[in-house]
Amino acid sequence: MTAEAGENAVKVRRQVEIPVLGGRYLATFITFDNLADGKEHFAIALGDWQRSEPLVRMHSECVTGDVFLSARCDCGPQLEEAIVRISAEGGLILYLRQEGRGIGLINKLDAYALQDEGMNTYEANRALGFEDDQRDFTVAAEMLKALGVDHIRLLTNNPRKVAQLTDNGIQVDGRVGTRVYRNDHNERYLAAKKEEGHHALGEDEPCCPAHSKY
Ligand SMILES: Nc1nc2c(ncn2[C@@H]2O[C@H](COP(=O)(O)OP(=O)(O)OP(=O)(O)O)[C@@H](O)[C@H]2O)c(=O)[nH]1
Ligand SMILES: [Zn+2]
Repeated sequence: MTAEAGENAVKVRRQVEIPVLGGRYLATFITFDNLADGKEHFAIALGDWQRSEPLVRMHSECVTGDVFLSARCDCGPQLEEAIVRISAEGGLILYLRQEGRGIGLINKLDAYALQDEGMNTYEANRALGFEDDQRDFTVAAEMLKALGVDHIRLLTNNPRKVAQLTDNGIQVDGRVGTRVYRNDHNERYLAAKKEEGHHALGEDEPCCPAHSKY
């Protein structure tokens, strides 16, 4: 028996329905056993997610942005946009425990302190001894395969995400850009993402607070 088919294969553990964004959208939270890095990544299924080419967002954890709607980044409104758009089209959010592009909260706050002294987001990572981006999206491909999904459209502005999923056996039939949530506090962050991180940032969206929008 191969490892993939054996008892260590990635498997769905539980599916539980949770009404999100104040009950306006019904989400199925899906947990897994045997993910490679042992972290508590989970999927959120929305709408007709078992359709062909579901719309998928790989969303990296950002406790400051996702929970506290920090304006230093764009994660909060992007997460809300993902819930709304994916509910309409059918698909999945893969909520990945990759806080701070994989360096964790404490290091992210150190990186913020360095940015307050003038570094950009990537320079700050390097000054702390990390790569620009420490994330490995292999686990996302594992989750999709466990759900029987191998052809998707991906909601992202980050070309690295498309490349890594493709390298891990998921066919990305299209990239769908998220909107750009610019404000007085995240201007430099977004500029660095575009210029150094090669993010495909499209038109700006009038911004924030995220939860007043829908
Ligand atoms: N190390 C570090 N991480 C940050 C910083 N600001 C936000 N993050 C983290 O960055 C991750 C989100 O990555 P982004 O580069 O904003 O966007 P992305 O997920 O690569 O691309 P999109 O799919 O287009 O949103 C989250 O885990 C945030 O916690 C920062 O200044 N330093
Ligand atoms: Zn963020």
